[in-house]
Amino acid sequence: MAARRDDYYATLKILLIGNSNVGKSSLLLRFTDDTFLPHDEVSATIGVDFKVQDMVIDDKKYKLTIWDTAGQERFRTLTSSYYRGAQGVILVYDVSNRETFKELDNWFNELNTYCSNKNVVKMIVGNKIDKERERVVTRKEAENYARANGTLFVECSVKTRFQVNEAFEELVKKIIETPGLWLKKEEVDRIPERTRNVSTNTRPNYCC
Ligand SMILES: Nc1nc2c(ncn2[C@@H]2O[C@H](COP(=O)(O)OP(=O)(O)OP(=O)(O)O)[C@@H](O)[C@H]2O)c(=O)[nH]1
Repeated sequence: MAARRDDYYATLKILLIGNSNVGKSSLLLRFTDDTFLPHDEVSATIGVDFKVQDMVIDDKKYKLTIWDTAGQERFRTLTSSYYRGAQGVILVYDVSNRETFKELDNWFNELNTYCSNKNVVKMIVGNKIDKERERVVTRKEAENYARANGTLFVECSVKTRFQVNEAFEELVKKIIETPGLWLKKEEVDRIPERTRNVSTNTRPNYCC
């Protein structure tokens, strides 16, 4: 039976992190609105932004709240709150900019500092593979790094759409199959309202 429109099986929180200019906001916009803004229409994220997107998997409808954080240090505030209740974190780098790949270590440090839930699903996304001639990080190298850090890995191009939806689908499927990381809506409904984490609908003691 097809899922009804207002009938969410669960609400999941996904966070986008990574250096400035790697394409986090563009990735989110491509996924939610299938839009790609030209260079002169894009501005740096200040603080945090988020969008909501439905995803149906196995006839069950999930509500994804996807948080897009600022890559620039000076625009980051209340960092710990971004991570609270996240079930999935996407670490984005730019395949044509080695610095953004090297900085993944620092993003992992931040993630491990603020996200105490060891089950949170992590995915590394190498963006801008349309810039093949400018590529400086090989697929193999990034795959090895992802494997060493126990994360999922996808290369994509937000510009061409290549592997954008697939990345989110893979992440969400992994979250769904990770026990204890999320609650079905009916389970959330049984938790007294005052103790619920309203923004994420996750079990309060599972918040990061
Ligand atoms: N060629 C190419 N350019 C891209 C791609 N994705 C994003 N861009 C461009 O990269 C630039 C930065 O994109 P943003 O989405 O603003 O980057 P961000 O990571 O959100 O940056 P902050 O908000 O500062 O953290 C923009 O000019 C985008 O148009 C891609 O797949 N290919």
